[in-house]
Amino acid sequence: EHLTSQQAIDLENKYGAHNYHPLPVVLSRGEGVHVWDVEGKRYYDFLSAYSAVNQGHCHPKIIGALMDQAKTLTLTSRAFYNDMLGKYEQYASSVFGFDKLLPMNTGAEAVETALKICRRWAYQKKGIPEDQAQIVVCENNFHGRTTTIISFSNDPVARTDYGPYTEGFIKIAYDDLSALEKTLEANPHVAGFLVEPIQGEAGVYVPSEGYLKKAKALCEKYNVLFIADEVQTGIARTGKMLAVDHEEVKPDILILGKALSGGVYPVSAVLANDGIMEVITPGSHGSTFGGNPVAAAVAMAALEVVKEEGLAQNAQELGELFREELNKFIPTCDLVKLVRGKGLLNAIVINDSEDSSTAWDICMTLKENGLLAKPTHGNIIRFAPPLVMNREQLMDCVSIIIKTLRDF
Ligand SMILES: Cc1ncc(COP(=O)(O)O)c(/C=N/[C@H]2C[C@@H](C(=O)O)C[C@H]2C(=C(F)F)C(F)(F)F)c1O
Repeated sequence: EHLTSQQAIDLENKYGAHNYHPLPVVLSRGEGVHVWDVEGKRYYDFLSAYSAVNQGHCHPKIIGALMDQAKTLTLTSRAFYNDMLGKYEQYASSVFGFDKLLPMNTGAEAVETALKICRRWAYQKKGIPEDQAQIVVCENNFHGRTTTIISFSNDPVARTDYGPYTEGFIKIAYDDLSALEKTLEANPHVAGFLVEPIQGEAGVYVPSEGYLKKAKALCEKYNVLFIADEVQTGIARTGKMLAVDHEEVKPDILILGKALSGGVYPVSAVLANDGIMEVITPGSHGSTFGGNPVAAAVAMAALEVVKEEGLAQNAQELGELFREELNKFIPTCDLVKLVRGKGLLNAIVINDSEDSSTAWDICMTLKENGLLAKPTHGNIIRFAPPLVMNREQLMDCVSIIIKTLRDF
């Protein structure tokens, strides 16, 4: 039967683990840039499920691919071949320019897969002594929630009381090339450098111009794999197909997820060239659902939509418009320190302490005004609408945001 918002919230509180603290809104429908709550109120979605719904909610072409395949063949496991996986692997490998793709389901699984590939490459190709491989990661990273990934997190909320932790990781400051160089110079057993081209969860930190290119050059100099986690920044979100494209950097290992399926189905992937991917041999890695026919059909449709609808270009243009409009307003508003981002991955920093509830309260008021967004850390609000948004809708959202901040 139809639940009220409160009834739905009560059910989740009673029967669901409390591993999130959602904004008190209960959504029941999504279409394009909009979502509706159970009372029928319409909102602009300015989170896009953390950038998984770049193509807009329930995109007809992607839903069509999902339905057609779901009625035909959903899962064979990789014990057998299926007629969709090879086509998808070929298409996605050509879109991103790699020899091969290893299909997984969630972003964290793809990150874990990339770490395993990197370590095995270190032992079998670079000749690092067994169990000595080190992988460099950045402070304030977010790469997922598995035990190994949170082992190299420095967020106490994500990490506390989940020990003992996986070894073999070295943390350095983000956007700090001398820290990277010193670490590579001092540690002969470094196998790889795992980095987010823009740190999403940390608060949409865009690194200095040239950081990614110079980091890649340092990796080449020290024979270390450059591993780009584009789970959140990829698939046109930052105004290019990949965030690393802004600096024409080619990662040794590319990690994708989220909008790879348009938010319709869990699909993630690891891409690399043969010299690296060949360390994965039959039986040495796998997943029941990884590379299933539905995932393959959905991901191909999701990637086609990005190209057909020019979503990267749109994100580039609307992102510039968004930051331009907010930068006109911010000087008149004590509440907001700055706006930052690339393409349609942006955030505002609220002029308040990290532990204040101001950002949350602003998001609650934005909700009342018909726009859904959520604070990342403390005083930072991420703004990431679907990339199918048009100028008129964006300007409408800018006026909602400015009105909310002005009246706050
Ligand atoms: C760069 C990057 N690499 C891998 C993954 C793992 O992908 P996943 O396994 O989730 O498919 C993510 C996932 N990010 C999600 C997870 C979700 C949560 O609360 O866990 C909230 C959201 C998030 C965003 F987007 F910024 C954050 F706030 F946690 F950090 C990611 O951003």
